Amino acid sequence: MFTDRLYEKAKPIWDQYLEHPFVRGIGDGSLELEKFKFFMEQDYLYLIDYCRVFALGSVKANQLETMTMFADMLHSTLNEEMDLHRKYAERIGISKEELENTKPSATLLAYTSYMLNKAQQGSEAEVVACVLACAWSYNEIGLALNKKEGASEHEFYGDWIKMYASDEFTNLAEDMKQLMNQLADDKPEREKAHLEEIFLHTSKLEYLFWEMADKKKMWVEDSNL
Ligand SMILES: Cc1ncc(CN)c(N)n1
Repeated sequence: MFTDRLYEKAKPIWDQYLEHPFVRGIGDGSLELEKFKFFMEQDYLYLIDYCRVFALGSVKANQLETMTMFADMLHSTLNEEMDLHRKYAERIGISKEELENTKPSATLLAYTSYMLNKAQQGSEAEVVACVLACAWSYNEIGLALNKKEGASEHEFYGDWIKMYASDEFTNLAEDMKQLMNQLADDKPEREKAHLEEIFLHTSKLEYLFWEMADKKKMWVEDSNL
């Protein structure tokens, strides 16, 4: 299956997510609150554009079933995943307005403008390639952290782990993988290579997003990814 090929190619990058100090900090509860706050604010902006990518998917879908899948993913991101951010914001003391008016970091813009550009230029398959690393890698991280003793019971970070390890989020990631395979399996190699390039690029941006959050960086530095 096409997603097996993607996974194998991205593995050296994905292996680094679980080792990242930010992700480890969520897992063992040691993450500084200021770093998490920075992450949540940037991530909220990220999710707004991520929803726009799903909307583009609905526009480009060739079948009603695919259109519905994109619409469902958009709905669950807006109402469930982003609600996690709104609830954390309330706990931390950030208003909804502050959350929406966060200044975007360079990494965030590099990620969202890339996704929006590729999704606008491409077909429904490119749209899925843009969002796949996002949902799939968070699900992998959530499931891995959920296995750590006591991690999901942590009084602050537990809700984050539970969200990304939940059955609902797992189903969303699985639906996306299935859709990717359905749309890519019969494509010629040249098109598959393009989808793979998008997946690998967004996988690298996922890593840079953790870096950005951990260093609370508004600007980027060199990376050897
Ligand atoms: C940057 C990023 N990547 C992925 C996800 C999971 N939807 C997220 N919330 N933020």
